[in-house]
Amino acid sequence: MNSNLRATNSGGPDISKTMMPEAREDFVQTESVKSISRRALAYINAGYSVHFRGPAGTGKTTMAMHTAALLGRPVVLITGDEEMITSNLVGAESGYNYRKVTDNYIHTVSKIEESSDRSWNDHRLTTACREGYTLIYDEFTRSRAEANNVLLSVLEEGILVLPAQNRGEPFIKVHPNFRVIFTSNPQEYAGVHEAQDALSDRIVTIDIGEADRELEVSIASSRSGLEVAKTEPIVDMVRAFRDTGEYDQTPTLRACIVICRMVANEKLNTTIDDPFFVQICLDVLGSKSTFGGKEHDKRTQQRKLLLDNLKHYCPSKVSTKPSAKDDESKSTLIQVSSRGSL
Ligand SMILES: Nc1ncnc2c1ncn2[C@@H]1O[C@H](COP(=O)(O)OP(=O)(O)OP(=O)(O)O)[C@@H](O)[C@H]1O
Repeated sequence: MNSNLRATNSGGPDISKTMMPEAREDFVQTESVKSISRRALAYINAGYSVHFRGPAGTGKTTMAMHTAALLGRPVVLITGDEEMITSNLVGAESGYNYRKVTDNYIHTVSKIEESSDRSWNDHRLTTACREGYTLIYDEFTRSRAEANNVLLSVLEEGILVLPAQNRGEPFIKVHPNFRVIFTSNPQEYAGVHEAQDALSDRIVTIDIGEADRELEVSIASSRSGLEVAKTEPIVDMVRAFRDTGEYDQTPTLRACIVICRMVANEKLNTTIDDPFFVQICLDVLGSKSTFGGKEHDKRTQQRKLLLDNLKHYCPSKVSTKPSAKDDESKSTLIQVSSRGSL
């Protein structure tokens, strides 16, 4: 997911962890998007963290980045992962601080003191809590629930408890500007864990459903550079295929963007007359099914379905009925004949 992010040069903590999001020029804002964005900002300004939840490809991460850009504070990005543990979020000891003092005050006596201790390294959650950054925790339910327990006291009591290794600080007070923007796919997705109730109870969840036609056409056109008039039949064709359920993975917004971008780049005609255009639609939409070789009939059925949709939404421009020119030549023919014989 590309977004306008650049490393901050705050000069403070490890700048490789933080980014300053900029509002994207190609971010599409229909009334439905503006409503989500306004509610999210209102919750955040009231002190809550928000959670965008919805199927794949519905714009959750993009909305999270856009909301963070509106907040205008540096962003720390974390992606949920099965292997995530608390220390990945909070920090851990890394390396040694080594100290050696040689004392030759009395020139005949040389006193050497050596000490070393482990140094502590803040990880992204701790950096964001200390500095009041916006933490975007993408696909947070792909982390196991126990890895996210550390967030409970952060969101409720405003305290980040640090592990014992950090002998210097048992905990830190969370900066008042710190907020988390979570995103997640619904539970039925593979590799997604159920968020613990205690965490869900501390955040406000906004469900983001499939984009409506207006939004899907606007996004596909904006992200591909294809004019709306050529984008619409492609989006209609994808939406009709989506409604059939003849696939294993739902063709999302991204499928529309890919087909539209290929049409724009290759200057294709959005008609079933263009075999290259037809093949791109079959590549992008046909790949949403994992019919094995032995399911030849299912694959044939799906291909027929796709071609029917293409015929309907991206019809042939080669007219089969006589064109006006044909009629004119025929009427000329008839005129001649009325004067002469057929
Ligand atoms: N409002 C918008 N304006 C412009 N592009 C958008 C908008 N919303 C979504 N997109 C585009 O649609 C595609 C999918 O969006 P995004 O990656 O945010 O979805 P998602 O719900 O986070 O998907 P996943 O769950 O698979 O991570 C991306 O290419 C993104 O750039």
